[in-house]
Amino acid sequence: MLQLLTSSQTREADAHTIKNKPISSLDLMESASNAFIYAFKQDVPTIDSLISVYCGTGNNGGDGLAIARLLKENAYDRISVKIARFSAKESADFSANLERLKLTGIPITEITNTDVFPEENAEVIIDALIGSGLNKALQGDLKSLVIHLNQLQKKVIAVDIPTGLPSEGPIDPDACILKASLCVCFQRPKINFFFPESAKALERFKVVEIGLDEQFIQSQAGPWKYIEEKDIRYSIKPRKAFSHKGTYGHALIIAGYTETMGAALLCADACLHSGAGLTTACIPENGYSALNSFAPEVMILPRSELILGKSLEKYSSIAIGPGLGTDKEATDLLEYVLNFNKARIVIDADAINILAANTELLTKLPKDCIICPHVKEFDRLFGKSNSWWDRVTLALKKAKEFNLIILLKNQYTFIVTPDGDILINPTGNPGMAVGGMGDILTGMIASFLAQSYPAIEAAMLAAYIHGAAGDQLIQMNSIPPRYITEQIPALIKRFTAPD
Ligand SMILES: NC(=O)C1=CN([C@@H]2O[C@H](COP(=O)(O)OP(=O)(O)OC[C@H]3O[C@@H](n4cnc5c(N)ncnc54)[C@H](O)[C@@H]3O)[C@@H](O)[C@H]2O)[C@@H](O)CC1
Ligand SMILES: Nc1ncnc2c1ncn2[C@@H]1O[C@H](COP(=O)(O)OP(=O)(O)O)[C@@H](O)[C@H]1O
Ligand SMILES: [K+]
Repeated sequence: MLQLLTSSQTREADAHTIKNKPISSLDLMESASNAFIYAFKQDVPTIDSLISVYCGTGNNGGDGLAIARLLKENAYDRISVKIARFSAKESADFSANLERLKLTGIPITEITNTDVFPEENAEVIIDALIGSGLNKALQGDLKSLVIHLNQLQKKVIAVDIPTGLPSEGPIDPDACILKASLCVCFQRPKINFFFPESAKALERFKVVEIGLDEQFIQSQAGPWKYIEEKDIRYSIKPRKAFSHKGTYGHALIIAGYTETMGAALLCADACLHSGAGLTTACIPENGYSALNSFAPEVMILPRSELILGKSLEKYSSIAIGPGLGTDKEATDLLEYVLNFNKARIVIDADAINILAANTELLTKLPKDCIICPHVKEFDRLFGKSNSWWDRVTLALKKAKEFNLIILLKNQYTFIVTPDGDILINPTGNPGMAVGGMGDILTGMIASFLAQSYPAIEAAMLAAYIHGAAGDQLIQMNSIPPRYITEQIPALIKRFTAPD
């Protein structure tokens, strides 16, 4: 997993690399600027594009000056530089790069006040005004400049981070930020890129290596970790010779209601496709024939038997919630399952809403129980938050308090653990914003739990593979969830095979 860094940790990583590699800070800036150029050339391959580089006077601005010079070396020769000089301060590496830039003949304009802005006819704007050194909301002249640049509606490519976006912490909905169509960021994505509020600051990002000390970065403390494909490959166990269905566990899916039987079918079918040896669905009787034709491999535990207290001993994992309803019977079922407290449990959808209405049940959740709310379910359960940063911080607190794994769903799903980690899942796409998608995920988690994966791994594998299945179908505008299920067995096999 990639350890993500706060802005102060990034500064420490810069300083550590400069001291220990050793490399001068000016050379590190050159390396960062070269890495930017590499990504930029893929995005703007036309060398006669008209490009304007807006630079502050700190190190982000220093990058901008070096980038302008390196662009020229790369045959982009329609470049101009605008320096926003609203204070007397400038960093040493900014000054050094300004001297180098002056030798290139690239036109440089200084903006010292915002009464009149220089005319701008560039097709592409490179934003090197402020980077990870942002220490307060934009105001005054800089704010006016950013408002002006936003109004031009040009293609903006940000260096390291869009000007005005904090690297971490709540994103103020009213913050003034220079909106980028692409951000090329250095070594690690910024934590704030993963929150929906960042959509006002950037459309997409690319991460480029600039040569910071990886060992140092990975040794940094902090909850934010980014899941990589190699984590999935490392975690998945191949099916063994001479194994049998008993080897891979027995999952029970307690789900479905007359009007929402489909949720149960999708969930059970996804569980089956994710490798559980046996899958049983506990559904109302009026769903039997649908289940038998949709997924004949799935067995049935009559709902009436469970209500009468059927033992759950034989199940290695239980999923409860999809399409279950929130009536008294559903509440009793959840309570029964929680009192049983032996199997490994994943709680979703209506079962989360039942928890929200009966918060005393939270104390009965078994250790390492997984709940997988979307944002509304999460807020219903734990209260409203003003920002995604606050919401994930709250999830961290609740995960510790109740010894829970909280899988908070979104474009980037956060898996928040009782040990204090926040794992960010990178897979998935907006085509997956379709009802029933979460039911598939829950079935997958139940399946991995049944197969004896540790609970955090079960959550991670399910979230990653679920999103990866969606990414395989990226050519589809919207993806019916059952199409995801079809992708699962081959994807698991692919991640099992040596890379
Ligand atoms: N050796 C290094 O430290 C490296 C730094 N790099 C670049 O350096 C950037 C960080 O540079 P700096 O730490 O110099 O900071 P920035 O260049 O991001 O910001 C410059 C200065 O702007 C001022 N400022 C902050 N918020 C402001 C606001 N709201 N209004 C007006 N002024 C404000 C601060 O005094 C800050 O020091 C990174 O984002 C990256 O682009 C890269 O060159 C890689 C190497
Ligand atoms: N824009 C998106 N990008 C990536 N994944 C998405 C996106 N929208 C939805 N998903 C995924 O689809 C699933 C939706 O779950 P949920 O909202 O619970 O659906 P439902 O309740 O209809 O089953 C989650 O796993 C979520 O991460
Ligand atoms: K920037």
